[in-house]
Amino acid sequence: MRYAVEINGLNVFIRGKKILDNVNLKIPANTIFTIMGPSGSGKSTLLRVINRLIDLIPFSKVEGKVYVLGKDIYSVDPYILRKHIGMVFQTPNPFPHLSIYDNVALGAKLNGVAKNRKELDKIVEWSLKTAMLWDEVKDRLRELPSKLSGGQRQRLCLARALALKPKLLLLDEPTANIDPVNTWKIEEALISLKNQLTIIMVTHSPHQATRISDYIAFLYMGRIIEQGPSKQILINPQNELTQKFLKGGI
Ligand SMILES: Nc1ncnc2c1ncn2[C@@H]1O[C@H](COP(=O)(O)OP(=O)(O)OP(=O)(O)O)[C@@H](O)[C@H]1O
Repeated sequence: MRYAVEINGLNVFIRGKKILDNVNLKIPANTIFTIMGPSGSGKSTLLRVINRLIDLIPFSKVEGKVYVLGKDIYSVDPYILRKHIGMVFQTPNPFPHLSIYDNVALGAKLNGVAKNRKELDKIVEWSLKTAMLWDEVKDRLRELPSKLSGGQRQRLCLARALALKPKLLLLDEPTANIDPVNTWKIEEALISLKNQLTIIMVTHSPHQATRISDYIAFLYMGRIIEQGPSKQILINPQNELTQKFLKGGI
């Protein structure tokens, strides 16, 4: 499949207010695609449309067409849709009452990607290794996540999302609250995953977009102002608003 996500003429309203305005995007498979833009521009809302978490927002209305992995998202059961989509939020939110192991194993169990204990162990190990956390937790898998640092907790959330074996990974400012070393580890993990899945990341940081993105879309007040290969957007932005944002003026 050429595009993991295709969005045509998307409008989103919440309580009658237009939050996204005629958004059109084609997200090539096996790339890191960054949605970049200032606070309140609609970045998180756009992610919530892709996995239909928008359905849970009261008085929200969606117009237009959204295809995920070739399927119209409104033609499939949202639970089935979300089985293929991992998500990591801005604030690390592991399940506090579950051990490190069970946090990761849960998704794999729910999705039926492991048939027995041995397979489950393998998926947990693979997920933690890919999230660059394995070495730090392999001897304490039965401990609660409260024993981990904030950055480790966020890598645990990444491992939890990976254990679903998703085809699409959505990340909403995944490193906004963590230190540079943990940020580096997460970015390395994401780069290593590109050959297996498609990653859509939201950030307000042009620096992060520069480091890891293949493509960037600049969102401003609900509209895609400019999109294209990341080098083109970062080095030679065509729109005045993009230029201003990159200089830190918006
Ligand atoms: N549940 C909601 N109810 C009402 N308004 C909402 C809701 N969620 C988002 N909005 C509004 O939609 C607009 C876009 O919000 P969104 O969170 O998508 O922006 P963002 O670019 O992700 O911002 P940030 O970078 O600050 O997270 C904002 O004006 C926000 O107030």
